[in-house]
Amino acid sequence: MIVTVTLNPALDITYTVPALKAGTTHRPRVHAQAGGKGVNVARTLHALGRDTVAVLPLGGFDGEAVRAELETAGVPHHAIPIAGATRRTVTVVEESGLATGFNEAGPEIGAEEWAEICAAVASLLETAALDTAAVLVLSGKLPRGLADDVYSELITVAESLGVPTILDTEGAPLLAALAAGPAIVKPNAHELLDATGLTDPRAAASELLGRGARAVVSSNGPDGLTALTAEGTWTARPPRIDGGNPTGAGDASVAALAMGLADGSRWPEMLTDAAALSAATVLTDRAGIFDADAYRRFRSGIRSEISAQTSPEISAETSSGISSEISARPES
Ligand SMILES: O=P(O)(O)OC[C@@]1(O)O[C@H](CO)[C@@H](O)[C@@H]1O
Repeated sequence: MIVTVTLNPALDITYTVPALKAGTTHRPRVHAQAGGKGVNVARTLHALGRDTVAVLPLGGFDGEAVRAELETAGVPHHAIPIAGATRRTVTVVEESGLATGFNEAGPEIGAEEWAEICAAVASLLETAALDTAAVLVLSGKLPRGLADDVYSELITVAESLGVPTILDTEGAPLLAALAAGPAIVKPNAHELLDATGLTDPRAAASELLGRGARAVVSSNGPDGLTALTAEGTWTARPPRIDGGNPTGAGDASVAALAMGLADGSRWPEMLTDAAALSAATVLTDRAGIFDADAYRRFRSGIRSEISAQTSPEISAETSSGISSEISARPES
C-alpha cells in the first residue's frame, strides 16, 4: 500500500492554447481534474494497478469538485473536511509543450484540522504496515497555517512504523524534514539549488544527504533524473519529447520511485522506470495521466548502457529506451 499525502490539493485547470500571447484574449480547450502532487502520484499508481490511497484535506466548492472527480475516476482517497476552501491551479499549455502555471496559495489549515490529518495518516500507515510493503509519499507546497516541520512530523510517524518516505517539496519544509531521515527526497534541480543556496547540483544533493536524507533524486527536465545515494550516483535520461505537457512529470517519477521502494528494486531499475513513466506522462496533455504504450516502449525498447558499477549485483543492463548509467562510485 502506498499512502500519498497532499496537504494543499487543488482543482487543476488545464488550458490548452496554440500559443500564449500576453495582452490578448485566448479561447482555450479546458480540462478540470483533481490535482496536487500527491493526488497525481495516487492517480498514476492506481492506473498501474497498485494499492494506493490519497489523503487530502478538502473544503469549499472546489474541494467538493475535487472529491467528486476522484470518485468518478475511482482513485482511492481519504478526505479530511476543512473549513477553508480548496485552491485552484491553472496551467496554460502551448502546442510547443511550454507550460505556464498559476498556483493559488490555498486555504489555511487549523491546529485541530492538522491533528485530524496526522491521525488519519498514522492510522492508514499502521494498517498498511501490518501486511504489505508500505510507502509514504509526501508531496507539494504546504498550505497556510502549517509549520515548516509538519512533513518532518509525518516522516517520524512513518519511520516509527518502519515505513519509508518519499518527500517532494521545496524550501524550508524540505530542509526541516531532512533530519527525520526520508528514504528519498525529490527536488527538481532549481529547488535543489534554491534550498541549499549552492550553485553546483551535485554539491547541493550531497548537502541534503549530509543533513539526513537517505537518497536525493533530482529532476532536470529533458536532462533526466540523477540519484545520489549511499551506494553511488546514477543518471537516467528520458527520450526526447516534442510538445506534450511537462506538468506532473515529477509526480510520475515519484510514483515509480514509490513502486520501486515497495518492491525492493535496485537503483538503476528504479531510476529507469521513473524516467520512463515521467516521459510517458509528458506525452499526454494532463498531469497524473500517462501514455501506457509509450511507458512500455520506453521501459523495454533499446538496450541501455551502464558505464561503471559499484558492486557485482548492480550489473543490470536494463533493456530500455532510456540510458541509465552509474556515473560515480560511492565514497568509501
Ligand atoms: O503548488 P504545488 O503544491 O507545489 O504544486 C501543485 C501542482 O502544480 O503540482 C502538480 C503538478 O506537479 C499539479 O497537479 C498541482 O496543481
